[in-house]
Amino acid sequence: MEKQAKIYITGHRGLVGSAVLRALQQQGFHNLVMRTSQELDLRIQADVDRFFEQEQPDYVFVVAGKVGGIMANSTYPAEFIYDNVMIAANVIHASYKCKVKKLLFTGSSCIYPKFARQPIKEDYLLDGKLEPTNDAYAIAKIAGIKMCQAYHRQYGVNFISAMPTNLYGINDNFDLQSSHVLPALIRKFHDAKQGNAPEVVLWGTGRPLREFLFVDDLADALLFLMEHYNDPEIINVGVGKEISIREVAELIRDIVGFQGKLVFDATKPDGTPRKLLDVSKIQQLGWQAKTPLVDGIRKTYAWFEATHRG
Ligand SMILES: NC(=O)C1=CN([C@@H]2O[C@H](COP(=O)(O)OP(=O)(O)OC[C@H]3O[C@@H](n4cnc5c(N)ncnc54)[C@H](OP(=O)(O)O)[C@@H]3O)[C@@H](O)[C@H]2O)C=CC1
Ligand SMILES: C[C@H]1O[C@H](OP(=O)(O)OP(=O)(O)OC[C@H]2O[C@@H](n3cnc4c(=O)[nH]c(N)nc43)[C@H](O)[C@@H]2O)[C@@H](O)[C@@H](O)C1=O
Repeated sequence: MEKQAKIYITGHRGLVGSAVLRALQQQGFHNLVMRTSQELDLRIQADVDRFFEQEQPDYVFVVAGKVGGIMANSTYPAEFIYDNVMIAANVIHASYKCKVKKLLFTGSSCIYPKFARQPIKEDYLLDGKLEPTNDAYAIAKIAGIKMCQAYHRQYGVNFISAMPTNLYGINDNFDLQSSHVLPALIRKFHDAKQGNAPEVVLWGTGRPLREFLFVDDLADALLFLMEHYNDPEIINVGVGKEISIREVAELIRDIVGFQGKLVFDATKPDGTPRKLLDVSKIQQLGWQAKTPLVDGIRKTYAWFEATHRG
């Protein structure tokens, strides 16, 4: 990407979009285009088309989306499929019509089958049934991937797709009903410590395994892929290491300094038992995650404490 190129970051206020914005600014990109969802609802095709005709961006990061943890995904599947299908379809199609030089679409590790072989290679996509708690969201993300590939095949455009693992970091969603596990646990342990609660209740059995990537590392990877990856085949972005929910809970408990008990509510869903990405493809290109989990959690908790007082 040329330093003066016009770059459109969708969802720039979210966890990923705000990290992409920070990374672009740090690297000296200055011709950046952004809109909040109030200013431009990406589900409305006519508005998206008008915006692209006016702005004519050179590069597009498709990171906007309807996003949430296991409970939000399983409670609101209609919103997850509708919003994400519409956003992907409108932004990808408008980018094709306006001759965008390159587009990067973000999927997720939950697009892979529930019982995929581990670690999960990119070509295991559509090898088996999806995890029911997030199948609606996964299908929308798979539609986005397939659109990028179809538009490449038919029109020759350079539209690529990255599959990040579970993310966390600055600007995450800490709402206990809709968040992912890591921010949820930061809030639960923090509130319990403040209120001298004897225990914290976690969902599921604590046995599922997850891989966690610090969002600034993801942003670094997305910029790296914009610069160095031109293949319509999907590419995984992760750390290549997994940890159980119980272990990550203990780590967060210690960082926050909560001294009470952990209780697991097994009536709540575990979701997929394991989803460890095989990251050899991106590593062979020369990219690797930098932030150890403990450092990333410390930074995220410091940010949470500074921004969620009272
Ligand atoms: N968080 C995670 O663990 C993972 C996320 N991903 C993917 O990364 C991407 C970003 O996720 P994340 O940053 O966590 O999500 P957030 O919820 O933090 O941010 C989503 C952003 O999308 C924007 N948005 C949502 N709906 C619309 C709409 N209808 N029109 C315009 N903008 C909209 C929001 O804009 P506004 O703030 O203006 O309302 C918001 O800034 C998603 O595509 C997600 O699928 C993939 C793997 C894991
Ligand atoms: C990124 C990914 O994120 C989602 O998948 P997920 O990884 O299952 O989501 P999660 O982070 O919410 O949970 C991870 C694990 O943690 C357990 N857990 C314990 N206690 C809490 C808790 O308090 N909150 C939450 N949310 N989970 C908890 C929870 O029961 C589960 O076993 C997708 O829907 C999907 O769309 C997607 O792309």
